[in-house]
Amino acid sequence: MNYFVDFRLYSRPFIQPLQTYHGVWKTREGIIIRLTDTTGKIGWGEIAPLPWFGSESLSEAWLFCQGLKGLITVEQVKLIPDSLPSCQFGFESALEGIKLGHKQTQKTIKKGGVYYSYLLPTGEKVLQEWGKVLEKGGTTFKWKIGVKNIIEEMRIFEKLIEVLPQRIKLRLDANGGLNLEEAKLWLKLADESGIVEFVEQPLSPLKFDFMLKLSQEYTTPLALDESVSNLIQLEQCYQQGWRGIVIIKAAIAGFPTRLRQLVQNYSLDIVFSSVFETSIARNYILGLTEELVKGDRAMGLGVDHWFKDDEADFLSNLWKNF
Ligand SMILES: O=C(O)CCC(=O)c1ccccc1C(=O)O
Ligand SMILES: [Mg+2]
Repeated sequence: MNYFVDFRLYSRPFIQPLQTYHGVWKTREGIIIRLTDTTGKIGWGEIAPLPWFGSESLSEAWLFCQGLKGLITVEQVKLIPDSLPSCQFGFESALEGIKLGHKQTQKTIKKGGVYYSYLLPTGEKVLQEWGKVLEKGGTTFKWKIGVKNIIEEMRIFEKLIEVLPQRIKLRLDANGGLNLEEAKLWLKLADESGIVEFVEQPLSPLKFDFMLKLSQEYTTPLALDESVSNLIQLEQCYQQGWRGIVIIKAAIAGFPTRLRQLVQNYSLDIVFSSVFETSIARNYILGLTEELVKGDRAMGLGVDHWFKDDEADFLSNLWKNF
């Protein structure tokens, strides 16, 4: 069966640029796709690439969509190459949407029992702004490290943990930006603080063996992120002996069907994480959370406070465009 393909570009500026070890990011751009079957049933999908994390670029995704000339079959979706993981996610989730009906287009879907981790601003700003983020109601915060000088970052960290409420857990995300010495210093400090839930991707993905070793030497767990940015890498890390936490950015990881198989076959300890996708992809990811996440780890989906626009307004404008 052929599905009609319609797609639109979107662009959403952040209130303040996201600063990570990889650089400065100002605007989330992506593609919303709409599939319609021959009976008129509709499925929505989202392609939200993150090229600096290893996915295809927006223009590669756009060219793929254009190349379809308005039509796609299930077989064609299954054949989307591994070089286009965000397209694999967008199209397969849209097909599933058609099967499930219109549920996915609702603005918010109440999902029971999912905890959120909220992303704090990078650097010194965190000290003025954590209070606002606390009002969002999360149990967990995440703060970027590996951006500035380590001494300065550790000083900010110590101030932060002095003021945070006891119940809040903190994740430290280095985006692969530490060297081995710095990673050890951070892990030591994390162990002493007793507040750090995990340190995310301290070293570059090229230093996998060192991360495996570090994960055995400290109490604070490590989580892989850049090392497992797609499902092929995720499988490789598992084969190489990783049994710790893995961050899954589902929107750029590849086919959700393959993700389900991996997580279930290997009983992975996963944390779903946002790539600043809209609620089209996020609602789908919340569904995956309910299906695949055991236990009460917070999901890294608390990022709506990063956008300038109101998501409801943004989406209703977008609908007018289709
Ligand atoms: O995972 C989270 O808690 C929030 C999302 C996040 O940190 C992130 C968002 C976009 C790109 C990269 C990252 C990251 O985890 O490094
Ligand atoms: Mg990360």
